Amino acid sequence: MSSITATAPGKIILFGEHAVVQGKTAIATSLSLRTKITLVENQRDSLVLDLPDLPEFGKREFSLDSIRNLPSFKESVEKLDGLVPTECNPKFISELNQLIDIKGLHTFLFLFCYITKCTRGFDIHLSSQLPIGSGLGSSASFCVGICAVLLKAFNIYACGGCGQCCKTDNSVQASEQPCLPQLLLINQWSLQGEKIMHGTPSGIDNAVSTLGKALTFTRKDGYKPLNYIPPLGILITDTKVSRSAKVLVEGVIQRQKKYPTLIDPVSNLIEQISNDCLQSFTKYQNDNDFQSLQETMELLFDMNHHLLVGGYGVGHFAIDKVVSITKSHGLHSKLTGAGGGGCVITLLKPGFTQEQINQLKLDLKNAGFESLEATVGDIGVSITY
Ligand SMILES: Nc1ncnc2c1ncn2[C@@H]1O[C@H](COP(=O)(O)OP(=O)(O)OP(=O)(O)O)[C@@H](O)[C@H]1O
Ligand SMILES: C[C@@](O)(CCO)CC(=O)[O-]
Ligand SMILES: [Mg+2]
Repeated sequence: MSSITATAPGKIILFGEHAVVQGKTAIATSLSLRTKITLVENQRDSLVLDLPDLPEFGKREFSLDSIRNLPSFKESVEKLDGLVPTECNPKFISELNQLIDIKGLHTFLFLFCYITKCTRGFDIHLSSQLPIGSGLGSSASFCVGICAVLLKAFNIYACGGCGQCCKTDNSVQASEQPCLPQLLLINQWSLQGEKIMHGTPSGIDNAVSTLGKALTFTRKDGYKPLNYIPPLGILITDTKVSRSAKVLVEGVIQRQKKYPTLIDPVSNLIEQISNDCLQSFTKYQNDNDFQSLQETMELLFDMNHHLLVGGYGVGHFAIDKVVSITKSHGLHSKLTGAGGGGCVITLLKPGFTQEQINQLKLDLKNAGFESLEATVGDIGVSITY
């Protein structure tokens, strides 16, 4: 088998992070920054994992026996079917913790064991253009990329192996994008991985990384593709304050449990913000009034941001600083993703010149922040082999 490579995009959440965990609607779009994962079969009956973005992990080799000999390996994987995404056995998770002591990374071993049953050895290299732990969905693109290459390596196809997903006698080159049933399989396995990374993921991050473009999402109804996004100018700024989405999501859940009468109205208002955003996108398609769209979006950015900070408590003083620097340029910003640090998105104004953008970036840089160059609406997971 030659090598298999998958790339999966990161994302920004325009509106509705955390509220989506509480069952409300959120809106997300994919980013042009992607995670790339390459897999090559080896003959050493081992798993070599190379994660250059995490120097504390680096490159490590695990003999497949050391995984297969874990006490609950057999009971966890023997009855599994790659076509049926399955949640990790809690006993097995704690055993995996003994093999990889870095938080989140046993997710990788879980997906590897559950999808492949540890029957063949591979060298796997994973690197990302995304900042890690910054609200741009690095964990979801990590899971999506891994699931895509592993399912491909083991010929596990929800479609049974259509011409879009694999090369057939008649097709020299399959499409880089799997068919919809296969995408949904990748998405469901990735969600199982995100559950280990995040604790209680809504599923929005893996959905947008798998499917790409833009979508709305609720826990009850899943994703709905958003066919149109107006040409909004968005600048992404990384505060470089790293944090764990798992801890932040759990904090909001606990706050809601303790103060439901205070937090539920916050969640309802955020859902209304998402709905108003969708309405203003439709209105703009009909009337082409960008000024009116911009005004509404600025209000929605401000409101959603302050509800996240004041209501859910997921702010950080570095985020406040980015918001106030952008405000001094007349611009409106909100945190994106889990918050507590990570990235802030700023709505640029139409007619803002390149010189003004450069000055803004310089002010942010001088304060210790980094602006990221990225476009929204990239394609979802893609596979080459
Ligand atoms: N390129 C990578 N190399 C190694 N591990 C990665 C990589 N990308 C993501 N991870 C894993 O994902 C974890 C970060 O996940 P987390 O959900 O906290 O942040 P995020 O996904 O970037 O932000 P958010 O979920 O708010 O969008 C890291 O601690 C690491 O375990
Ligand atoms: C904070 C959160 O809403 C988005 C993280 O990108 C968590 C989730 O939906 O899983
Ligand atoms: Mg994440």
